[in-house]
Amino acid sequence: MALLEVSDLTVTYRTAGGDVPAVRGVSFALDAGQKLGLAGESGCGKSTMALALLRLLPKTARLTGEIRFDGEDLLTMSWGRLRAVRWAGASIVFQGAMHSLNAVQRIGAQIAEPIRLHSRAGEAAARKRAGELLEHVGLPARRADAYPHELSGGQRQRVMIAMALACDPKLIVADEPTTALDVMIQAQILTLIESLVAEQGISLLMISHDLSVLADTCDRLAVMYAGRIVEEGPAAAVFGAARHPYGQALAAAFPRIGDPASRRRPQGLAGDPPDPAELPPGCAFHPRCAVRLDHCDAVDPSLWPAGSGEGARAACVRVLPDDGLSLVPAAKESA
Ligand SMILES: Nc1ncnc2c1ncn2[C@@H]1O[C@H](COP(=O)(O)OP(=O)(O)OP(=O)(O)O)[C@@H](O)[C@H]1O
Repeated sequence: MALLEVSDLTVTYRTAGGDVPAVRGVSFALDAGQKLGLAGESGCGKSTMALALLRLLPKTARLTGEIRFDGEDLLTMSWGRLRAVRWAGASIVFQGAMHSLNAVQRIGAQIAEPIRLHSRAGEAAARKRAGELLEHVGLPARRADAYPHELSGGQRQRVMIAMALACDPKLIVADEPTTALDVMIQAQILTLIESLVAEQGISLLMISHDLSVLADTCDRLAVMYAGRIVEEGPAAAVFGAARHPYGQALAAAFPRIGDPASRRRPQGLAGDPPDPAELPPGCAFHPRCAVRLDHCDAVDPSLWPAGSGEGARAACVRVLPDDGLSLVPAAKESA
């Protein structure tokens, strides 16, 4: 059974200017111990997905669909139960540790807090565990006395990882965990995350705009565009032989892990992702697609089997499934 099963999830923000459909019918599953990378440019809905998984979205967000975590539906769960699931079931590592940590509290106390809340450990035991966790992420236990501003960006991100591990979660959601760091530190933090989740059998959902970072760390990749998954499959298949034109553009844009020169718009891809409040008709990618067909502004393809990897899928009328049968796109059209 999958640890996490997301089915037809939609997230719509209600704003003064109207509804913003940030996630539009996303489905995927993550098995215990598996590492899934979620890629896409800024604005494609990745962070909204991450926050939805822990029900951390603002009140203006309306969710439909189902998020089953360890057999329970997170969307219908009571707040009390949800509080128990956060940290102990699933925890999250955000991009900017400086914004996520409390600037006026020593880091040891911050790590100890969820431990005290979730394990009913006493103050001294929680502090001791916080010190152990710091050592586990490569920081001396005495750094527990430091305030966040006394640490480097990489050290702060290690603290965030220690906090995420504090209650032995089954799933860690890491939203751009290394984006703000320089290349050397980025590689160290990725290696740390990789080794910790492997060691403890934790499932990982890692989010990044950089497909190469994800390909290096994750077993499977999903590519998001305009609130939908448009390509999914084993990491090597998606990074090495993406089928969707957007997946191909992302893979071409990030050829080497952490290459700062590669922090740019996907190669050969003009423009930006659409404003979710004003999506183009048909396939949302068609205005930027170099290989679009005449009917791409009328057909919004759903994900269907594509490519050679296990469970590989793509949502493009150009992509034919493995069996070689040519598709009649209209027959696969989704609502
Ligand atoms: N609280 C909100 N109210 C209204 N719209 C929002 C809100 N938060 C995000 N959005 C919109 O939802 C869309 C998806 O945003 P989201 O942050 O999930 O994308 P992303 O792919 O994670 O991008 P980034 O990497 O820049 O965070 C964007 O158009 C964004 O402007």
